[in-house]
Amino acid sequence: MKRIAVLTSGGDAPGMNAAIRAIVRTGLDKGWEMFGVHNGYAGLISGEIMPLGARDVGGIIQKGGTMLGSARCREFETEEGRRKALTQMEQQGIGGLIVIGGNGSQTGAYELSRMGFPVVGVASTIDNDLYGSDITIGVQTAMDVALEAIDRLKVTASSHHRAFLLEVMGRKCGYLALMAGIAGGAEAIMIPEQKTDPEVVAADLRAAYDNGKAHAIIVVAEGAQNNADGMAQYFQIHRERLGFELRVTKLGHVQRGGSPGSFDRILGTQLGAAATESLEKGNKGVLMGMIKGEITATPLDVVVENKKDLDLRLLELAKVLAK
Ligand SMILES: Nc1ncnc2c1ncn2[C@@H]1O[C@H](COP(=O)(O)OP(=O)(O)O)[C@@H](O)[C@H]1O
Ligand SMILES: O=P(O)(O)OC[C@H]1O[C@](O)(COP(=O)(O)O)[C@@H](O)[C@@H]1O
Ligand SMILES: [Mg+2]
Repeated sequence: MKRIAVLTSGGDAPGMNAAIRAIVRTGLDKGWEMFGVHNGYAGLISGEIMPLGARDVGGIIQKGGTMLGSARCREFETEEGRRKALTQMEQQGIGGLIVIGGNGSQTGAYELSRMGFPVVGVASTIDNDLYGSDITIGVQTAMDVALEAIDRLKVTASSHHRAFLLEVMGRKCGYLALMAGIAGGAEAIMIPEQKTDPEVVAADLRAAYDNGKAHAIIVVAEGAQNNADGMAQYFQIHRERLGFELRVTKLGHVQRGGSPGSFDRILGTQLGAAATESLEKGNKGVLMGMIKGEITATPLDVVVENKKDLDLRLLELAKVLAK
């Protein structure tokens, strides 16, 4: 009988639990023994590997976060760390590993598979910066949280004729900021993929008021060249000349903690089920993601060697729509 383990790694993402549940239950259905590793690669190194039955993954599909716990683990980035992890799995008779996580986690999965261990990845990060999946588990829910914040800010902004800036997460990727900005009808969007002069943003806000708008909202990605802190400082220094104040909200981890929406529950379920299917067929060293609406396996070497592009035409569209 096969013994298969699953772990969640990196930043938690809403929908990870749906993936864990699907992996455990489809694995049990294949007659395998299923195990959960606590706290990502850190738990793999220290041997926190527990058996999981069908009831252990009950009542989690609607919950954000990850029932297994997650971690960022520097030790796993070393060959020595990965060897310790392999020894732990060997001692418990684990014959395959499913890694639910983002770009860092899948790089770790690739390194482990290069050492000869059967690994399959499941694409999960709110940043949507992982090659091999058009959309990753957690993005949709995190975007809805950001969108709700924009909608609420718009209400108060309109009442006070104030300019507001909302910073959203995403590391070096502007996907969340761009999409939430479009869905929320932002007057300006600032992302790492395109340099934006704060003077141009100030002109956009002024134009919004001149065009009769009662509010002006900027959505900025945390990784943008001028993020919330940079913009707040700029507007403070040039307050007299620019002629208006900027109120700043950093959404931070609030974005990650949402209860998964239907899309993330279904994506998590589909990718989780596809991961056990892939292991069963002997198709290992791959990432399960969604490409053009299809569940697709992409080799991990291709995943780690490529960068996912953002469609910058959407940024141009957002500018037109903000008029
Ligand atoms: N180059 C690497 N080699 C091996 N493991 C890595 C590598 N990069 C990241 N990891 C592992 O993956 C973990 C999660 O990566 P991180 O980038 O923090 O999150 P995410 O997977 O969500 O992008 C890291 O803490 C580390 O243990
Ligand atoms: O939770 P931490 O360790 O403060 O990290 C914050 C980072 O994690 C994220 O929420 C998710 O990133 P990862 O998917 O790469 O883990 C980023 O958007 C953010 O920059
Ligand atoms: Mg990442």
